[in-house]
Amino acid sequence: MSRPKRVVIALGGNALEDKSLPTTAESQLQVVKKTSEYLAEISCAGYEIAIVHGNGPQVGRILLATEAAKEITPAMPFDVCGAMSQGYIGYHIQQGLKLALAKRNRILPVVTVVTQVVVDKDDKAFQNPTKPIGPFYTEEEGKRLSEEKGYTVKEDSGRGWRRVVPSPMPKRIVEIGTIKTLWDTTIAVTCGGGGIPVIENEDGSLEGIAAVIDKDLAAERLAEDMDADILMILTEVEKVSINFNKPNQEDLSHLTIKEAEQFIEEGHFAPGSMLPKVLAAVNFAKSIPGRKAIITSLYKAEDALAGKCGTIIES
Ligand SMILES: Nc1ncnc2c1ncn2[C@@H]1O[C@H](COP(=O)(O)OP(=O)(O)O)[C@@H](O)[C@H]1O
Ligand SMILES: NC(=O)OP(=O)(O)O
Repeated sequence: MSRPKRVVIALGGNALEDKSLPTTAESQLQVVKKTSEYLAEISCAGYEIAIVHGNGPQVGRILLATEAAKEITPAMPFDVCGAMSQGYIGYHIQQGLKLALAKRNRILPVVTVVTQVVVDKDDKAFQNPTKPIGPFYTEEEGKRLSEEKGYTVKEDSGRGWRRVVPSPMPKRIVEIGTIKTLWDTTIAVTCGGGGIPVIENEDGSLEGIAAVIDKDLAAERLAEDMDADILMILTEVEKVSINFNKPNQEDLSHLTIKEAEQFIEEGHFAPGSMLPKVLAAVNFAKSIPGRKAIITSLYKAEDALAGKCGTIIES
């Protein structure tokens, strides 16, 4: 008997936050509960899933809070802020998804694994910050923060200005053995925020480092390690486009690896937003023939698994 299809799902910012709501923990839980309805449907359709979530806005806000409170209590280092974001987002997904599954009479444990991901301390990303975190600013605010606090700020896909931080490549998931043990019986929320970035010292010890790994690339690492059939990247847009936001924008339903690589080279995908998604999709589709990556919106996830929408990238 063939095993159920394994799907690693990467959840984008809109699965955790609604821009029309205040950025409170209560609002996040409210959004996560809605997101969980879609995830539960996928689980009920017979797929085995693992969840990887983003943390850009959340880790940015934790950093701002800890910096603002440093007169009262010592500021938390960057890697600890990443671990905190995994904890509270995972906690919300555990609550939301358990409830959505129970409504469907599907009894499955949902567990968050605080996950470390090894990066190379010499990764060139440390010299070129690209990962947007925290709130959006106007150009004026962004440039002022850059002068006052030494932040690197960049414009983010036409949506405003944001602080950017280094985003090194994920090389190894430290807790992968545990995730493999859990897989058959449990929905694991893992590699949240791309994983807590750690470097490996010569004595074998691990040390947290100031960076935010891209969660789509970490999800790809996980999908390969788990021998998943599908890497599904859920975001705001239903399809990947070329000439994005231009009068000649063209939405793509299907991309071969070669086509995707060509469009990457032509600069159609914004670094820090769509580029890592397409890179993750290409890497996964390339890793073994037959593996498929899908980029679509949360609301179209089930239809996309049935091949009815989204952008499918395969060999
Ligand atoms: N070529 C493109 N095709 C589609 N969307 C693009 C493209 N380039 C940039 N984008 C933007 O990237 C966004 C997805 O990136 P982002 O919001 O950072 O991801 P996430 O959903 O993981 O939080 C889309 O909502 C869109 O605004
Ligand atoms: N870590 C990460 O990739 O977060 P976002 O998806 O929120 O950018």
